[in-house]
Amino acid sequence: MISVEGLTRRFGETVAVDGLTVEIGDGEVFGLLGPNGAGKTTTIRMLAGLIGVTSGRATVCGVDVTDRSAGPRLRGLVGVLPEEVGLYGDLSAAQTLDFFGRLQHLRPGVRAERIDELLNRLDLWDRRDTPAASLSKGLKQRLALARALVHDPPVVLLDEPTANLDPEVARTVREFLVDLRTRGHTVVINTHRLEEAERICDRVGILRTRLLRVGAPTDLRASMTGGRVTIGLEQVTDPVLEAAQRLCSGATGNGRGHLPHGAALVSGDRSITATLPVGTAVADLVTAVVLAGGRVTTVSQGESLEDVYLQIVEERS
Ligand SMILES: Nc1ncnc2c1ncn2[C@@H]1O[C@H](COP(=O)(O)OP(=O)(O)OP(=O)(O)O)[C@@H](O)[C@H]1O
Repeated sequence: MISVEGLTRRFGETVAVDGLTVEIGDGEVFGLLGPNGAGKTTTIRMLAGLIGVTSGRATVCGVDVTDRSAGPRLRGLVGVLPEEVGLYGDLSAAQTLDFFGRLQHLRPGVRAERIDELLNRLDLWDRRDTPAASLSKGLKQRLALARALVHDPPVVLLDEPTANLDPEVARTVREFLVDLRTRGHTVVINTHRLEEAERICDRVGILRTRLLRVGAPTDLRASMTGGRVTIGLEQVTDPVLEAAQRLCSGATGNGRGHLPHGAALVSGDRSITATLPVGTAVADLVTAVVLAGGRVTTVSQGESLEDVYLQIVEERS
């Protein structure tokens, strides 16, 4: 659905995005994560055809985003929520959607139905006659999201869709995005909210001018080295404890009984909790435990996507 190869954008001396290559599939929610100035907004703008590319290529539903003559086709395929929502202040919420529905050549009946649906889904119905200028930040954000979706585009590009939203409304928007995926839409979101990315994204890409890593949040967490992990076992044996202890720096105790809380390794009858040194992955520990004869029942990581993100961004600085 979205195919990107070597996409690069410079602004004068500044390289905003460097050699981005990624494939994003139909019905996928893909999160772009990265620090301030990482090139996330620039990527969204290139994919939407709002700015040119310096080199490389990208297609959206087979349409080349660098082909200027493809602009109208691209606008029909893509819905964009930009960083700056930019609404016409005099138009009411309903008029705004009607205006953009007309620009997308929606027939009157379809347009009216779509507008009612979006106003309801995004909790804007009671404010449908309020001029955009009088809406709060969060309401403007929701109206801009509705505007991006008025023509029911197969691809939706959203720059910080839940910025400015209170937790309850942010949840409504997240549910809405998950529903878009269920209906086969491809969604790309820029976000700084890592717990949100973890909850709704099938995969995330960690960008810092270059793409540092791509993967499902659970796979990225599994690839993290260091951190805390609890392994459930049918039985904790001495060989298992010794194997686990070898992997944990700063381990204390004799490896036989219950080690003191706060040590690199804490064991119970049916579980061990280890604090791994950086450079040692959860998979290394599980392998060591299994090779020592341990029968593993569960593995749970204490670390969040935020920990993984910080590790990836920091190790590449
Ligand atoms: N129109 C522009 N002119 C000059 N430089 C720009 C322009 N747009 C972006 N940049 C530069 O490109 C780099 C990437 O910016 P971009 O806005 O894409 O980052 P971002 O990841 O979206 O950041 P944030 O999380 O802060 O929104 C930055 O160094 C920025 O200053």
